[in-house]
Amino acid sequence: MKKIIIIGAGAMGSAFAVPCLENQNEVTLVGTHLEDDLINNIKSNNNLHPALNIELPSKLKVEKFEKLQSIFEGEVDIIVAGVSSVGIEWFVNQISKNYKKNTPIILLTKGLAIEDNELITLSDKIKKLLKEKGHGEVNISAIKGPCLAAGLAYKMRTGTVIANPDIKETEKLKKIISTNYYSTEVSDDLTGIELSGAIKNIYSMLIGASEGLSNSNAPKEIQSKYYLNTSASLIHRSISEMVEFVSFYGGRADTVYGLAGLGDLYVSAIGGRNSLMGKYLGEGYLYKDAKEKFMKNITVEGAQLALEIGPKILQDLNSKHFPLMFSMLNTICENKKLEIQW
Ligand SMILES: NC(=O)C1=CN([C@@H]2O[C@H](COP(=O)(O)OP(=O)(O)OC[C@H]3O[C@@H](n4cnc5c(N)ncnc54)[C@H](OP(=O)(O)O)[C@@H]3O)[C@@H](O)[C@H]2O)C=CC1
Ligand SMILES: O=C(CO)COP(=O)(O)O
Repeated sequence: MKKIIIIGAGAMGSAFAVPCLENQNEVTLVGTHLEDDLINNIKSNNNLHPALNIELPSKLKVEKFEKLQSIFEGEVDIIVAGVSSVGIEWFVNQISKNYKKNTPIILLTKGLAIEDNELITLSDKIKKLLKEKGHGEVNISAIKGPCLAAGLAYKMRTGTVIANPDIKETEKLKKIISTNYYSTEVSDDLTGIELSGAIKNIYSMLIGASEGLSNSNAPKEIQSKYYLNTSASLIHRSISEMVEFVSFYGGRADTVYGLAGLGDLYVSAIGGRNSLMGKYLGEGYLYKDAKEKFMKNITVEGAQLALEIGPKILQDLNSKHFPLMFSMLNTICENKKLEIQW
Protein backbone atom coordinates (compact mmCIF):
# COMPACT_ATOMS: atom_id res chain seq x y z
CA MET A 1 0.00 0.00 0.00
CA LYS A 2 1.44 3.35 -1.08
CA LYS A 3 0.39 6.89 -0.24
CA ILE A 4 -0.35 8.56 -3.56
CA ILE A 5 -1.10 12.28 -3.88
CA ILE A 6 -2.71 13.39 -7.13
CA ILE A 7 -2.51 17.13 -7.78
CA GLY A 8 -5.18 18.56 -10.08
CA ALA A 9 -8.79 17.41 -9.82
CA GLY A 10 -9.55 17.70 -13.53
CA ALA A 11 -10.83 14.75 -15.53
CA MET A 12 -7.60 12.77 -15.85
CA GLY A 13 -6.17 13.40 -12.38
CA SER A 14 -9.46 12.24 -10.89
CA ALA A 15 -9.90 9.21 -13.15
CA PHE A 16 -6.35 8.05 -12.42
CA ALA A 17 -7.36 7.63 -8.78
CA VAL A 18 -9.60 4.70 -9.77
CA PRO A 19 -6.90 2.09 -10.64
CA CYS A 20 -4.66 3.42 -7.85
CA LEU A 21 -7.42 2.75 -5.30
CA GLU A 22 -8.24 -0.61 -6.81
CA ASN A 23 -4.71 -1.67 -5.83
CA GLN A 24 -5.40 -0.82 -2.17
CA ASN A 25 -3.27 2.32 -2.22
CA GLU A 26 -4.19 5.28 -0.05
CA VAL A 27 -5.04 8.00 -2.56
CA THR A 28 -5.64 11.71 -1.98
CA LEU A 29 -6.88 13.93 -4.79
CA VAL A 30 -5.99 17.58 -4.18
CA GLY A 31 -7.54 20.39 -6.22
CA THR A 32 -5.60 23.38 -7.51
CA HIS A 33 -5.99 26.85 -5.97
CA LEU A 34 -8.83 27.45 -8.47
CA GLU A 35 -10.68 24.21 -7.74
CA ASP A 36 -12.12 24.87 -4.27
CA ASP A 37 -15.68 24.99 -5.62
CA LEU A 38 -15.12 21.77 -7.56
CA ILE A 39 -13.75 20.03 -4.46
CA ASN A 40 -16.70 21.23 -2.33
CA ASN A 41 -19.02 19.99 -5.04
CA ILE A 42 -17.37 16.55 -5.20
CA LYS A 43 -17.32 16.16 -1.42
CA SER A 44 -20.92 17.18 -0.93
CA ASN A 45 -22.16 14.78 -3.65
CA ASN A 46 -20.72 11.43 -2.54
CA ASN A 47 -17.57 11.93 -4.66
CA LEU A 48 -19.59 12.52 -7.84
CA HIS A 49 -17.17 14.20 -10.24
CA PRO A 50 -19.13 16.63 -12.42
CA ALA A 51 -16.90 16.42 -15.52
CA LEU A 52 -16.67 12.62 -15.43
CA ASN A 53 -20.28 12.26 -14.31
CA ILE A 54 -19.39 9.29 -12.13
CA GLU A 55 -19.11 8.72 -8.39
CA LEU A 56 -15.45 8.18 -7.58
CA PRO A 57 -14.82 5.45 -4.98
CA SER A 58 -15.75 6.46 -1.43
CA LYS A 59 -12.23 5.47 -0.27
CA LEU A 60 -10.82 8.40 -2.26
CA LYS A 61 -9.82 11.30 -0.05
CA VAL A 62 -10.59 14.61 -1.73
CA GLU A 63 -8.97 17.76 -0.41
CA LYS A 64 -8.80 21.45 -1.16
CA PHE A 65 -5.57 23.17 -2.14
CA GLU A 66 -5.15 24.68 1.35
CA LYS A 67 -4.39 21.16 2.69
CA LEU A 68 -1.62 20.40 0.20
CA GLN A 69 1.41 21.50 2.20
CA SER A 70 0.28 19.75 5.38
CA ILE A 71 -0.25 16.56 3.35
CA PHE A 72 3.32 16.88 2.06
CA GLU A 73 4.67 17.27 5.57
CA GLY A 74 3.50 13.69 6.23
CA GLU A 75 4.57 10.57 4.41
CA VAL A 76 4.10 10.65 0.62
CA ASP A 77 5.21 7.75 -1.58
CA ILE A 78 4.19 8.98 -5.04
CA ILE A 79 3.24 12.42 -6.39
CA VAL A 80 1.09 12.58 -9.52
CA ALA A 81 0.85 15.60 -11.83
CA GLY A 82 -2.75 15.72 -13.09
CA VAL A 83 -2.70 19.34 -14.25
CA SER A 84 -2.66 20.37 -17.89
CA SER A 85 0.58 21.62 -19.48
CA VAL A 86 0.05 25.30 -18.62
CA GLY A 87 -0.06 24.29 -14.95
CA ILE A 88 3.36 22.58 -14.80
CA GLU A 89 5.28 25.51 -13.30
CA TRP A 90 2.55 25.95 -10.71
CA PHE A 91 2.78 22.21 -9.93
CA VAL A 92 6.55 22.44 -9.40
CA ASN A 93 6.14 25.46 -7.13
CA GLN A 94 3.76 23.46 -4.95
CA ILE A 95 5.80 20.27 -4.67
CA SER A 96 9.17 22.04 -4.30
CA LYS A 97 8.32 23.33 -0.83
CA ASN A 98 8.40 19.84 0.68
CA TYR A 99 9.91 17.55 -1.98
CA LYS A 100 11.93 14.71 -0.44
CA LYS A 101 14.74 13.44 -2.67
CA ASN A 102 13.86 10.79 -5.22
CA THR A 103 10.16 10.64 -4.28
CA PRO A 104 8.63 9.21 -7.47
CA ILE A 105 6.69 11.73 -9.57
CA ILE A 106 4.24 10.42 -12.18
CA LEU A 107 3.57 12.83 -15.00
CA LEU A 108 0.16 12.41 -16.62
CA THR A 109 0.38 15.81 -18.33
CA LYS A 110 0.99 15.80 -22.09
CA GLY A 111 3.07 18.67 -23.42
CA LEU A 112 6.52 20.04 -24.25
CA ALA A 113 8.33 23.24 -23.38
CA ILE A 114 10.90 25.66 -24.71
CA GLU A 115 13.74 26.55 -22.34
CA ASP A 116 16.78 28.59 -23.45
CA ASN A 117 15.57 28.27 -27.04
CA GLU A 118 15.66 24.46 -26.81
CA LEU A 119 12.70 22.11 -27.07
CA ILE A 120 12.52 20.00 -23.92
CA THR A 121 10.13 17.45 -22.45
CA LEU A 122 7.99 18.30 -19.44
CA SER A 123 9.92 15.83 -17.28
CA ASP A 124 13.13 17.73 -18.14
CA LYS A 125 11.37 21.00 -17.38
CA ILE A 126 10.25 19.71 -13.98
CA LYS A 127 13.77 18.47 -13.20
CA LYS A 128 15.28 21.80 -14.23
CA LEU A 129 12.82 23.83 -12.13
CA LEU A 130 13.25 21.56 -9.11
CA LYS A 131 17.03 21.78 -9.44
CA GLU A 132 16.79 25.57 -9.40
CA LYS A 133 14.93 25.20 -6.10
CA GLY A 134 17.66 23.01 -4.61
CA HIS A 135 16.34 19.54 -5.46
CA GLY A 136 19.03 17.71 -7.44
CA GLU A 137 17.77 14.15 -6.98
CA VAL A 138 14.45 13.78 -8.73
CA ASN A 139 12.74 10.63 -9.98
CA ILE A 140 10.14 11.22 -12.73
CA SER A 141 8.19 8.72 -14.78
CA ALA A 142 5.61 9.59 -17.41
CA ILE A 143 2.43 7.69 -18.11
CA LYS A 144 1.13 8.22 -21.63
CA GLY A 145 -1.14 6.47 -24.04
CA PRO A 146 -4.73 6.30 -25.23
CA CYS A 147 -6.88 7.04 -22.21
CA LEU A 148 -10.02 9.13 -22.30
CA ALA A 149 -10.51 9.97 -18.64
CA ALA A 150 -14.19 9.05 -18.33
CA GLY A 151 -13.48 5.66 -19.92
CA LEU A 152 -10.90 4.94 -17.26
CA ALA A 153 -13.22 6.14 -14.49
CA TYR A 154 -15.82 3.66 -15.82
CA LYS A 155 -13.12 0.95 -15.81
CA MET A 156 -13.14 0.47 -19.58
CA ARG A 157 -10.22 -1.74 -20.59
CA THR A 158 -7.32 0.67 -21.18
CA GLY A 159 -3.66 0.19 -22.09
CA THR A 160 -1.01 2.76 -21.30
CA VAL A 161 2.76 2.93 -21.05
CA ILE A 162 4.96 3.95 -18.13
CA ALA A 163 8.31 5.42 -19.12
CA ASN A 164 11.50 6.09 -17.19
CA PRO A 165 15.12 5.75 -18.36
CA ASP A 166 15.54 3.45 -15.36
CA ILE A 167 13.34 0.51 -16.31
CA LYS A 168 13.34 -0.79 -12.71
CA GLU A 169 11.33 2.28 -11.71
CA THR A 170 8.68 1.53 -14.32
CA GLU A 171 8.41 -2.07 -13.12
CA LYS A 172 7.84 -0.85 -9.55
CA LEU A 173 5.12 1.58 -10.63
CA LYS A 174 3.49 -1.03 -12.86
CA LYS A 175 2.90 -3.26 -9.82
CA ILE A 176 1.43 -0.37 -7.84
CA ILE A 177 -1.10 0.91 -10.40
CA SER A 178 -2.02 -1.81 -12.91
CA THR A 179 -5.40 -3.55 -12.71
CA ASN A 180 -7.26 -5.99 -14.94
CA TYR A 181 -8.79 -3.01 -16.81
CA TYR A 182 -5.75 -0.66 -16.62
CA SER A 183 -2.82 -2.49 -18.14
CA THR A 184 0.56 -0.85 -18.37
CA GLU A 185 3.49 -1.48 -20.64
CA VAL A 186 6.92 -0.18 -19.73
CA SER A 187 9.51 1.74 -21.73
CA ASP A 188 12.90 3.30 -21.10
CA ASP A 189 12.34 5.79 -23.94
CA LEU A 190 11.00 8.59 -21.75
CA THR A 191 11.87 11.21 -24.35
CA GLY A 192 10.14 9.37 -27.18
CA ILE A 193 7.07 8.66 -25.05
CA GLU A 194 6.71 12.30 -24.02
CA LEU A 195 7.34 13.64 -27.53
CA SER A 196 4.78 11.21 -29.01
CA GLY A 197 2.14 11.89 -26.32
CA ALA A 198 2.44 15.63 -26.84
CA ILE A 199 2.52 15.96 -30.62
CA LYS A 200 -0.32 13.52 -31.19
CA ASN A 201 -2.48 16.39 -29.93
CA ILE A 202 -1.48 18.54 -32.91
CA TYR A 203 -2.05 15.70 -35.37
CA SER A 204 -5.40 14.76 -33.84
CA MET A 205 -6.56 18.31 -34.52
CA LEU A 206 -5.57 17.79 -38.16
CA ILE A 207 -7.38 14.46 -38.43
CA GLY A 208 -10.38 16.05 -36.72
CA ALA A 209 -10.46 18.55 -39.57
CA SER A 210 -10.88 15.77 -42.16
CA GLU A 211 -14.48 16.54 -43.09
CA GLY A 212 -13.78 20.16 -43.88
CA LEU A 213 -10.55 19.28 -45.67
CA SER A 214 -12.08 16.47 -47.75
CA ASN A 215 -13.44 18.47 -50.70
CA SER A 216 -14.33 22.11 -50.21
CA ASN A 217 -16.53 22.04 -53.32
CA ALA A 218 -18.69 19.17 -52.05
CA PRO A 219 -21.92 19.81 -50.09
CA LYS A 220 -21.65 19.34 -46.32
CA GLU A 221 -23.64 16.09 -46.30
CA ILE A 222 -21.31 14.56 -48.88
CA GLN A 223 -18.29 15.70 -46.87
CA SER A 224 -19.61 14.11 -43.68
CA LYS A 225 -20.56 10.87 -45.46
CA TYR A 226 -17.30 10.31 -47.36
CA TYR A 227 -14.56 12.10 -45.39
CA LEU A 228 -12.95 8.85 -44.16
CA ASN A 229 -10.71 8.63 -47.23
CA THR A 230 -9.29 11.98 -46.19
CA SER A 231 -8.91 10.90 -42.54
CA ALA A 232 -6.98 7.80 -43.55
CA SER A 233 -4.64 9.84 -45.66
CA LEU A 234 -4.11 12.28 -42.79
CA ILE A 235 -3.47 9.45 -40.31
CA HIS A 236 -0.83 7.97 -42.61
CA ARG A 237 0.88 11.34 -43.12
CA SER A 238 0.63 12.18 -39.40
CA ILE A 239 2.44 9.00 -38.40
CA SER A 240 5.20 9.63 -40.93
CA GLU A 241 5.72 13.15 -39.57
CA MET A 242 5.56 11.95 -35.96
CA VAL A 243 8.31 9.39 -36.61
CA GLU A 244 10.54 12.06 -38.12
CA PHE A 245 9.75 14.59 -35.37
CA VAL A 246 10.39 12.16 -32.51
CA SER A 247 13.64 10.93 -34.07
CA PHE A 248 14.83 14.52 -34.66
CA TYR A 249 14.35 15.48 -31.00
CA GLY A 250 15.98 12.38 -29.54
CA GLY A 251 13.24 9.76 -29.13
CA ARG A 252 13.03 6.33 -30.77
CA ALA A 253 11.04 5.87 -33.97
CA ASP A 254 9.50 2.57 -32.77
CA THR A 255 7.94 4.40 -29.79
CA VAL A 256 5.68 6.28 -32.22
CA TYR A 257 4.09 3.00 -33.35
CA GLY A 258 3.15 2.13 -29.77
CA LEU A 259 0.48 3.24 -27.33
CA ALA A 260 1.88 6.74 -26.72
CA GLY A 261 1.94 7.53 -30.45
CA LEU A 262 -0.33 5.65 -32.83
CA GLY A 263 -2.58 4.42 -29.99
CA ASP A 264 -3.15 7.84 -28.51
CA LEU A 265 -3.52 9.45 -31.93
CA TYR A 266 -6.42 7.09 -32.63
CA VAL A 267 -8.26 7.83 -29.38
CA SER A 268 -7.73 11.55 -29.53
CA ALA A 269 -8.70 11.75 -33.22
CA ILE A 270 -11.88 9.71 -32.76
CA GLY A 271 -13.09 10.89 -29.36
CA GLY A 272 -10.91 13.67 -28.03
CA ARG A 273 -11.15 17.41 -27.46
CA ASN A 274 -8.32 18.12 -29.87
CA SER A 275 -10.14 16.59 -32.81
CA LEU A 276 -13.26 18.54 -31.89
CA MET A 277 -11.22 21.74 -32.17
CA GLY A 278 -9.88 20.37 -35.47
CA LYS A 279 -13.43 19.90 -36.73
CA TYR A 280 -14.15 23.60 -36.21
CA LEU A 281 -10.88 24.57 -37.85
CA GLY A 282 -11.75 22.33 -40.81
CA GLU A 283 -15.10 24.10 -41.09
CA GLY A 284 -13.20 27.34 -41.57
CA TYR A 285 -13.32 28.86 -38.07
CA LEU A 286 -10.27 30.72 -36.83
CA TYR A 287 -8.75 29.15 -33.70
CA LYS A 288 -9.52 32.06 -31.36
CA ASP A 289 -13.12 32.30 -32.55
CA ALA A 290 -13.71 28.54 -32.22
CA LYS A 291 -12.16 28.48 -28.73
CA GLU A 292 -14.28 31.38 -27.54
CA LYS A 293 -17.51 30.23 -29.21
CA PHE A 294 -17.45 26.45 -28.68
CA MET A 295 -14.66 25.40 -26.29
CA LYS A 296 -14.09 28.35 -23.96
CA ASN A 297 -13.31 26.42 -20.78
CA ILE A 298 -12.25 23.18 -22.40
CA THR A 299 -8.62 22.05 -22.40
CA VAL A 300 -7.19 21.79 -25.94
CA GLU A 301 -3.62 20.67 -25.36
CA GLY A 302 -2.68 20.62 -29.06
CA ALA A 303 -3.37 24.34 -29.34
CA GLN A 304 -1.53 25.08 -26.08
CA LEU A 305 1.39 23.07 -27.42
CA ALA A 306 1.36 24.88 -30.78
CA LEU A 307 1.53 28.23 -28.99
CA GLU A 308 4.35 27.00 -26.74
CA ILE A 309 6.61 25.32 -29.29
CA GLY A 310 5.36 26.76 -32.62
CA PRO A 311 7.97 29.48 -33.21
CA LYS A 312 10.85 27.13 -32.33
CA ILE A 313 9.57 24.29 -34.53
CA LEU A 314 9.03 26.60 -37.50
CA GLN A 315 12.67 27.60 -37.07
CA ASP A 316 14.15 24.11 -36.45
CA LEU A 317 12.40 21.91 -38.98
CA ASN A 318 12.11 21.76 -42.74
CA SER A 319 8.57 22.65 -43.84
CA LYS A 320 8.81 20.17 -46.75
CA HIS A 321 9.17 17.30 -44.29
CA PHE A 322 6.38 18.51 -41.98
CA PRO A 323 3.60 19.99 -44.13
CA LEU A 324 0.84 18.98 -41.68
CA MET A 325 2.63 20.23 -38.58
CA PHE A 326 3.50 23.53 -40.27
CA SER A 327 -0.12 24.02 -41.43
CA MET A 328 -1.45 23.56 -37.91
CA LEU A 329 1.24 25.67 -36.24
CA ASN A 330 0.53 28.56 -38.63
CA THR A 331 -3.21 28.13 -38.12
CA ILE A 332 -2.97 28.35 -34.33
CA CYS A 333 -0.03 30.72 -33.83
CA GLU A 334 -1.11 33.21 -36.47
CA ASN A 335 -4.84 32.60 -35.99
CA LYS A 336 -5.18 31.89 -39.72
CA LYS A 337 -7.59 29.71 -41.65
CA LEU A 338 -6.45 26.06 -41.79
CA GLU A 339 -4.97 25.18 -45.17
CA ILE A 340 -2.88 22.17 -46.06
CA GLN A 341 -0.31 22.07 -48.85
CA TRP A 342 -1.10 18.48 -49.90
N1 LIG B 1 -1.52 10.29 -19.26
C1 LIG B 1 -2.74 9.98 -19.63
O1 LIG B 1 -3.14 8.81 -19.68
C2 LIG B 1 -3.65 11.11 -19.99
C3 LIG B 1 -3.21 12.39 -19.80
N2 LIG B 1 -4.00 13.42 -20.12
C4 LIG B 1 -3.40 14.72 -19.89
O2 LIG B 1 -3.72 15.11 -18.55
C5 LIG B 1 -3.73 16.54 -18.47
C6 LIG B 1 -5.03 17.00 -17.84
O3 LIG B 1 -6.09 16.67 -18.74
P1 LIG B 1 -7.60 16.66 -18.24
O4 LIG B 1 -7.67 16.23 -16.81
O5 LIG B 1 -8.37 15.91 -19.22
O6 LIG B 1 -7.96 18.23 -18.32
P2 LIG B 1 -8.95 19.06 -17.42
O7 LIG B 1 -9.21 20.30 -18.17
O8 LIG B 1 -10.11 18.23 -16.99
O9 LIG B 1 -8.09 19.39 -16.11
C7 LIG B 1 -7.00 20.28 -16.18
C8 LIG B 1 -6.35 20.36 -14.80
O10 LIG B 1 -5.21 21.23 -14.94
C9 LIG B 1 -5.37 22.32 -14.03
N3 LIG B 1 -4.84 23.56 -14.60
C10 LIG B 1 -5.17 24.13 -15.79
N4 LIG B 1 -4.50 25.29 -15.95
C11 LIG B 1 -3.74 25.46 -14.84
C12 LIG B 1 -2.82 26.46 -14.42
N5 LIG B 1 -2.53 27.51 -15.18
N6 LIG B 1 -2.23 26.31 -13.21
C13 LIG B 1 -2.50 25.23 -12.43
N7 LIG B 1 -3.36 24.23 -12.77
C14 LIG B 1 -3.96 24.35 -13.97
C15 LIG B 1 -6.87 22.43 -13.83
O11 LIG B 1 -7.13 23.17 -12.66
P3 LIG B 1 -7.81 24.66 -12.71
O12 LIG B 1 -9.23 24.44 -12.42
O13 LIG B 1 -7.06 25.39 -11.66
O14 LIG B 1 -7.60 25.21 -14.08
C16 LIG B 1 -7.26 20.97 -13.75
O15 LIG B 1 -6.96 20.44 -12.49
C17 LIG B 1 -3.54 17.02 -19.90
O16 LIG B 1 -2.18 17.35 -20.09
C18 LIG B 1 -3.92 15.84 -20.75
O17 LIG B 1 -3.29 15.84 -22.02
C19 LIG B 1 -5.26 13.23 -20.56
C20 LIG B 1 -5.75 11.97 -20.76
C21 LIG B 1 -4.97 10.82 -20.54
O1 LIG C 1 -4.93 12.41 -24.37
C1 LIG C 1 -6.08 12.05 -24.42
C2 LIG C 1 -6.47 10.64 -24.53
O2 LIG C 1 -5.38 9.82 -24.37
C3 LIG C 1 -7.16 13.02 -24.41
O3 LIG C 1 -7.25 13.53 -25.69
P1 LIG C 1 -7.91 14.95 -25.89
O4 LIG C 1 -7.09 15.93 -25.05
O5 LIG C 1 -7.85 15.20 -27.35
O6 LIG C 1 -9.31 14.85 -25.37
